[in-house]
Amino acid sequence: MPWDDAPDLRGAELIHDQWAIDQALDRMAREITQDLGGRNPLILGVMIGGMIPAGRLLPRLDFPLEVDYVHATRYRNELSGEELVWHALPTTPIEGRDLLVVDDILDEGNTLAGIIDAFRSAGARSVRTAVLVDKRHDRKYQGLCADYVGLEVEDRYVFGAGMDCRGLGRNADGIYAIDQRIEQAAKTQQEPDTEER
Ligand SMILES: O=P(O)(O)OC[C@H]1O[C@H](OP(=O)(O)OP(=O)(O)O)[C@H](O)[C@@H]1O
Ligand code: HPA
Repeated sequence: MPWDDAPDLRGAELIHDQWAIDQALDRMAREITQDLGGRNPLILGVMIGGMIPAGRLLPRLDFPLEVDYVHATRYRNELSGEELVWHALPTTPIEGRDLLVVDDILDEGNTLAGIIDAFRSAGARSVRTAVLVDKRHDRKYQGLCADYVGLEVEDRYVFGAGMDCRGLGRNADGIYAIDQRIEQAAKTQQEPDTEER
């Protein structure tokens, strides 16, 4: 597959195809419409990974809403997260607004927790969260859950549908897990043993 040209993506395994992603987005849109239709919510994509899920979700929301974005990051082209760094806050006033924060993945939850906290402190009336992917493990920050979840993935590093692996793979039209040897090597900072591929 084309991802084989990128060493970190070589040998990746398809976890959810585009059909499954579309079904998940349709369901999320129905749930969001039930809760937020008629409330003129402000939808905030979390850059960069939230760009594709937000872009695919928005045309499925058939009611008045506004759109802005927030840019916060904590992985910075690595496979494990550090402290949250803010690059941009929404320019739309958020005081008294019903917010929906849309991101690609809920992993350990520090990113969403930081964003929810900041928007609540800034006076939002409500802050809901939608993620295309929820990673299954028991390391969630304070047990954080998203209000709307598209798909689950096991505890492996994934890319595609907005998610990157060291900057690549966001444009993949499915959700892929990277080769476990590559993930393991990144964790132990070694060269992966992938000679036979
Ligand atoms: O639940 P967490 O463990 O906090 O991880 C989830 C966050 O990590 C990724 O962002 P990243 O920092 O890689 O920036 P990006 O959006 O530019 O990919 C992803 O897009 C989420 O925002
Ligand atoms: O598994 C992941 N893939 C891409 N981005 C991420 N950010 C946190 N976890 C992940």
